[in-house]
Amino acid sequence: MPGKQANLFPFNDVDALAPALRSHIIACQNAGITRHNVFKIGVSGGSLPSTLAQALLAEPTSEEDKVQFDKWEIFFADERAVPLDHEDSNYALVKKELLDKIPAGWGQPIVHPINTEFLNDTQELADQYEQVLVNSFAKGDSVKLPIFDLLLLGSGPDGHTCSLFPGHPLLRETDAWVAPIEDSPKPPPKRITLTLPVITHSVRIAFIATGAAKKDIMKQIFEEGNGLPCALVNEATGERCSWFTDNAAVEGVAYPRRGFL
Ligand SMILES: O=C1O[C@H](COP(=O)(O)O)[C@@H](O)[C@H](O)[C@H]1O
Repeated sequence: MPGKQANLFPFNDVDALAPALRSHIIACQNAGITRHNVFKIGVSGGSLPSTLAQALLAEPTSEEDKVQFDKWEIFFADERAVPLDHEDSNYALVKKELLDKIPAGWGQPIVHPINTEFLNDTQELADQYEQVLVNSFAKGDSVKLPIFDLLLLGSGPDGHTCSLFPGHPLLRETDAWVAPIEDSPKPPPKRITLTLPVITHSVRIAFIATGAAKKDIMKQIFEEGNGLPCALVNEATGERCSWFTDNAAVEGVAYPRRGFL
């Protein structure tokens, strides 16, 4: 069983949250580089990329505060089965909000978008993306699960994360690293997603959830759990999991707050 509980770090607003998120990401980056000379990170779409960009594109305040993008290998925690320039594409969103804005001289990350040759077969799309992970994390060895240095996850208003939705059979997937979904309750219906064992195997997990619209679901996640995907991640990862929120998203949520040092 994991130690303690997930860390909940609420901030007054996103402007106050962003520097703390940057600091946490850089700590995970440095640990990953120390471990294997690369920082393997999974990112999400939705509201996350804009907050992530605000955190990462700020001018470094010191040498230690630098984002070493040339050591980054970026994967997608989930992706919609749409073209990479489609308005629903998580890759397109991350490219627009972050990748296209990385200043020259800051280095460029390796980025792994889905292979859009397989858009018409979500199982094939998932298998192909899983092979990308195998090629990166296994390198010819046989590993049971990939170990991300950090996964940056969102929390939908229904408690979903990645494309794992409440009550969906995919929550019980224990073998595949990447799975297809064709009945997402949130459009578009066809997607691929990391599975729970991969998510909970990550060295660190950071959720970003902001805005009063998340208040109700945050209460359910942190007070009842209810088998919600976000709560399942909390329960399986304990203190390896941190939530970066604003006060609006956790107003009235009875859960220990932590000060971010
Ligand atoms: O559909 C998705 O939703 C989640 C949550 O999005 P948010 O806007 O509520 O933060 C997102 O993390 C995921 O990547 C996306 O495919």
